[in-house]
Amino acid sequence: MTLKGCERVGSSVSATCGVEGSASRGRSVEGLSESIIEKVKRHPCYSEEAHHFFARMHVAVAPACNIQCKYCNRKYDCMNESRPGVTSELLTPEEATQKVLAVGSVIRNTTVVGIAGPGDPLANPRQTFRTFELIRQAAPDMKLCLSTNGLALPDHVDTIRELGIDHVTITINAVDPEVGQHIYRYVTWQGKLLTGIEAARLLLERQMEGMRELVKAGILIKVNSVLIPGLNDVHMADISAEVRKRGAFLHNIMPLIIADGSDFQKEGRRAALPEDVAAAQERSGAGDRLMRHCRQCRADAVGLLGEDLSGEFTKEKFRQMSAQYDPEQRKKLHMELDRRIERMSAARRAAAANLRISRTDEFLPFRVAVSTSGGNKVNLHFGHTKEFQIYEVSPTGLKFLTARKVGNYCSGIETCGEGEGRIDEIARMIADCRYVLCTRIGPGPKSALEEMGIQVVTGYGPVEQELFRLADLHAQDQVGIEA
Ligand SMILES: C[S@@+](CC[C@H](N)C(=O)[O-])C[C@H]1O[C@@H](n2cnc3c(N)ncnc32)[C@H](O)[C@@H]1O
Ligand code: SF4
Ligand code: SF4
Repeated sequence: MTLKGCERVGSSVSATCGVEGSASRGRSVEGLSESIIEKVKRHPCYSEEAHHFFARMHVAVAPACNIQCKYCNRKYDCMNESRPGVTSELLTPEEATQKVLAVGSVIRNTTVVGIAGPGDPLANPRQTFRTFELIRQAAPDMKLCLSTNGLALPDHVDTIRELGIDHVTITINAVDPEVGQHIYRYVTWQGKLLTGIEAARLLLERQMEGMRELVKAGILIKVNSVLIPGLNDVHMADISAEVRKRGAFLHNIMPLIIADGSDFQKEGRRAALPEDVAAAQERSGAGDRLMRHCRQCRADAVGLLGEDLSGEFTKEKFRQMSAQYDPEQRKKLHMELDRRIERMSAARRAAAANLRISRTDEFLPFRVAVSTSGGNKVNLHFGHTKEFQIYEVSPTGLKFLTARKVGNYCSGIETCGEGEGRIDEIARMIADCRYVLCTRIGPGPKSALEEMGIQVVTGYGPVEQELFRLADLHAQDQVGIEA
């Protein structure tokens, strides 16, 4: 088994995950109550800082759905495709528990088990809650998380609370049924099939009722909204304001992916581009309550956000593993990672203050696309990069903006694998960046990027350290002649 990254059994945390000297601003836990800090500090989706170190896994136990979103197609399965709704195999609750023990023994920094489909967890309540029940018994240190469209939510809040599921994500794409009616083909409700504005209105009512009950129960809510150009893009600020007003802790604006065979593909809609997401995030007014690092994971995702180890834990493989799930060992590692995050945050604050003092106004903000496989390091060859982490360097410090996947979506077997090396696609995804920071790059892609006004800087090591080195080269106009 080839397991890369920083927190695997047998690998040294300090040798591979250095963050000392880092200086960036992430969504910080400052200003939150102790109980919320406890809930979010090791949850990679709720804390930008945690996501460099702590992993999550999804168990695909929920195939059915009670609505049909026009962007969703769960029929298509490809190991190379990484988008929501995709899974290679369904699990029973017992198999899911066995998989959690296998993953939690090997990837000990896995702290969260989520159910996010491939359909809707609450349209499959028996499988979903049985799975959580078994995991709660077998691996009590795992945080439990689920992701739902919200239609059935009000019926299950008590069970969610009783099982200790502290995190619920609701997908809300409209807070106005006039908009929602164009997003959902149908909603099934009490044996009836509703369409149009009636379907959108019912879904919205149930989502709002579910939110109200979750807030009362003290459960943290994240709202996902799929950004659909020409449909709900101008509506996104209203969604954001409304869900935050009603108690959502985070708002995650996710770009529409055109899934093969989906209604939106047939309608000829286009995917949301990075600039669409950036504009919607800007207009949302959500500030620190925006989730910027979502990777739109598969329903069977495993590993750090952005790395996909699902193929290493197929049914065939995890059934043969003899899991050594050791909560004490795991706890030791988690506490070590907590300390690393604390040191990283302190270093980020200190370095941001330094930048403020040492830079002048001519030091304009610029963006950098960083090649990384996770662990907060520049550690990838440009050609092997499946996602770039986008940072902004400005006189006030370093800011993680978002992560952008490249060459990772496919629309059929015939195009499978062609994603690699598609320089035009990559350049389009990072067109707003002035620099690419990677370990190495071939001469062809380098000059293609340069022709498009994107300069390449090579380096290796902690992201913040390398960004500061780049900031110095930039300030001295030395990029291109660095060693
Ligand atoms: C597959 S769903 C599973 C959970 C649940 N059924 C729901 O919709 O919230 C997980 C997330 O992926 C999103 N999603 C599904 N297909 C998508 C697509 N083609 N583009 C962008 N987001 C998508 C959903 O809206 C949801 O937020
Ligand atoms: S609710 Fe989730 S699973 Fe159901 S159709 Fe929509 S995105 Fe797909
Ligand atoms: S889809 Fe987004 S929120 Fe869900 S596990 Fe992946 S990164 Fe976290």
